[in-house]
Amino acid sequence: MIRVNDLYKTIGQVKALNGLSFHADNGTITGLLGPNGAGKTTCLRTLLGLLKADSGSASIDGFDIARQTQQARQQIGLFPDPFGLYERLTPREYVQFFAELNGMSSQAAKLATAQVLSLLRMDEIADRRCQGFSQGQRMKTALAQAIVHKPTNIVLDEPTRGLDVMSTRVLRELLLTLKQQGHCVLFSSHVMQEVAALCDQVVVMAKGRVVAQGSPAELCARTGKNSLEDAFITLIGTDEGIAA
Ligand SMILES: Nc1ncnc2c1ncn2[C@@H]1O[C@H](COP(=O)(O)OP(=O)(O)OP(=O)(O)O)[C@@H](O)[C@H]1O
Repeated sequence: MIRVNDLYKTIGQVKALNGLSFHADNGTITGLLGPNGAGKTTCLRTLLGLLKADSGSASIDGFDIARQTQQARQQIGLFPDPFGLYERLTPREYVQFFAELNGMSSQAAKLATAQVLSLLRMDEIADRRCQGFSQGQRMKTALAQAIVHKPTNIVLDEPTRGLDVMSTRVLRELLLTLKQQGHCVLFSSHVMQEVAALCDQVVVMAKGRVVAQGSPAELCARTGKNSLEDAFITLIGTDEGIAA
């Protein structure tokens, strides 16, 4: 479970976070939806302990990010950019390496790697170098790395950016599986279709704060609109910076 409570962060002249509060629960996919510059990435970077908020607090499974950074980080799996995989490693080597980085013993990491590769149906490609992998294969490898240490919470920053239709579908299925297993999945996006198709909860952000939080149906009902896109535009008052 992720809780964000009244976060403020000024970067240069910009109030990137301006009193941001929301929560993302276990067994739920939560989408952070907002136009360009809304503060989505800043929020995720703060949750990972990479940025320090000026004030406010955030916690992961009850661990405060600022005061218990290490414990909080251990509860999070970060989905890396699938285009940045280390090409010369096989998925098995890559995933095991990250499992050990997350504090697992070599033996435990080996076992957990075999399990996650099997869960993601990667056995056929597990021992091939990542070089030459398709986008879908890269994505599975990236996701295996994010979940190998079984974090309760998985955070993804615009996960479908640059992915083709097939890869996007693979990712969707994987996220739904994680949700069914009780994980808390939080991802940022400004792609309306993806959020409407996947999310149980949507946190609509603009100018560093939450404008509304609810299920896509609740947001439509609240604004009297038939689509999430129309609801979103009504909520933020502009269609600037969104993608269909
Ligand atoms: N390192 C930085 N230096 C200067 N300004 C920054 C920096 N990081 C973020 N900002 C500013 O903070 C605001 C929020 O940026 P952020 O990247 O969090 O938005 P976002 O919602 O992720 O946007 P996008 O959808 O375009 O990726 C923007 O106005 C951005 O220009």
